[in-house]
Parts: sequence; C-alpha cells; structure tokens
Amino acid sequence: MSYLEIENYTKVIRQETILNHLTISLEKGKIYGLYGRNGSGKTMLLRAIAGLIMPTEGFVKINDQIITKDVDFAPHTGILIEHMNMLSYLSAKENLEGIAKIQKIASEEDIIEALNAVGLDPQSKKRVFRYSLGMKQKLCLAQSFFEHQELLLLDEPTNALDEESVQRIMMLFESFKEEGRTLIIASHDRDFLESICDRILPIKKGTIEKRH
Ligand SMILES: Nc1ncnc2c1ncn2[C@@H]1O[C@H](COP(=O)(O)OP(=O)(O)OP(=O)(O)O)[C@@H](O)[C@H]1O
Repeated sequence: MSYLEIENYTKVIRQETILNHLTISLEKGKIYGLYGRNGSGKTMLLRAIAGLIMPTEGFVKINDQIITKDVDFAPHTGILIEHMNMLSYLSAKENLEGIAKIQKIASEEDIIEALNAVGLDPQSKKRVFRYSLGMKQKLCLAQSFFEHQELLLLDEPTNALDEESVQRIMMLFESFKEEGRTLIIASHDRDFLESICDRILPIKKGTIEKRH
C-alpha cells in the first residue's frame, strides 16, 4: 500500500476542469517535485492533497484515510502556500508560539530550532511588518514544519530566497527526508527540483503525465 494515493482526482470549478482524472501513488520518505507551467494545477493539487478543496470526482488517500471524508484535512501535514498571513505586529518567535498553542505539539525548543534552521534569529524582537519578503518566506516555511509534520506541501518554497538561503533549505529538506518525512514541492525552479527530488512529477493541464 502506498503512503499517499491520488485516484482519478478531478476538480471542476465553474465548468473549468482544474484537475483532470489525476492518478498517482507516492511513497513515504521521498521528495517529489511538481513541475509545470503557470496555471497547470500545481497549487490546486497541493490544496487537494491537504483537503482544502473538495473533489468533484475521485479522492486523495493518506495512510488509508480518505481526505475530506474519513478525515477533514490531511493529518500531520504542513503547508506553505502563497499569501500566507502571519501576525505582522508580532515577532517570528511570537507568531510560532501563537500557532503552537493550538495543537500543543511543539515545544519552545522546536520553535527555536525551526527558526534557526531557516536562518532567522529566534531572539530577534523585530516585528514581522518590518521583515523583508525573503524573511517572511522563511517564517512561513518554519511554520510548515516546526510541529514535526510528516507531510510537507510546499508551494514555491525558494521564492524570494537568496542563493545561500536556498542551499540551506536544500540541506534542511534532505534532513527531513532522512527523518522519513515526505515532501511535495511545487516550483518553477527546475534546477532546484532536480537537485533535491527523488522524482519529478510533470503536471500539465491538471494532470500528471504518465511517462514518469
Ligand atoms: N479560486 C479559483 N477559482 C477558480 N479557478 C481557479 C482558482 N484558483 C485557481 N484557479 C484556476 O485553476 C487553474 C490551476 O491554477 P493553479 O493555481 O493550481 O496553477 P499553478 O500551476 O499553481 O500556477 P502558477 O505556476 O502560476 O502558480 C488555473 O486555470 C487557475 O485559473
């Protein structure tokens, strides 16, 4: 049995087929790259896996549980999507502390470790509204994994990051894989995907091309 199965997943919004009879099986502990043109369905597929949208047809199954049916959302899953909002009048650490209060999974050490891992200073009092684009991206990225999430759905994780930060993130993702976590990364950066992914999934017009 695969860790994550997507079976005949179709999403139609206002007569437009966004995801088109998409079927694929993914293994645990691997890094997958979603690669495709603007509007090909990468973000929508990540949303489907997370359980943020309902299928028109088909399903996503993780560990034998059907998402949006057996469980509302993908369990133990971290998400990085565009336009995520952090509380701008708080520091990075205060933001993660606020999120940590909901599930009570992450300790203070986990928060500090995650911020260090992405290259942010955990002790900085700087409020998020004073952050650069890249710093905000790092905070959103830290948010996606600091609670030991098993599955990471990452939309353009290297957006706004400088070369050194990209290298750091690559090493971080490798370490996640060694821990047995599964990563699905949507990116336009083919070189990045090729250097880090076990498998690249080319997506075109809402479906994954079979050859791979
Ligand atoms: N909220 C929405 N309502 C209706 N259609 C949408 C919505 N969001 C996206 N779409 C459509 O779904 C299709 C896939 O969009 P998606 O955002 O998944 O593409 P993408 O591959 O992530 O693109 P990009 O590389 O530009 O980020 C596009 O045709 C888009 O217009």
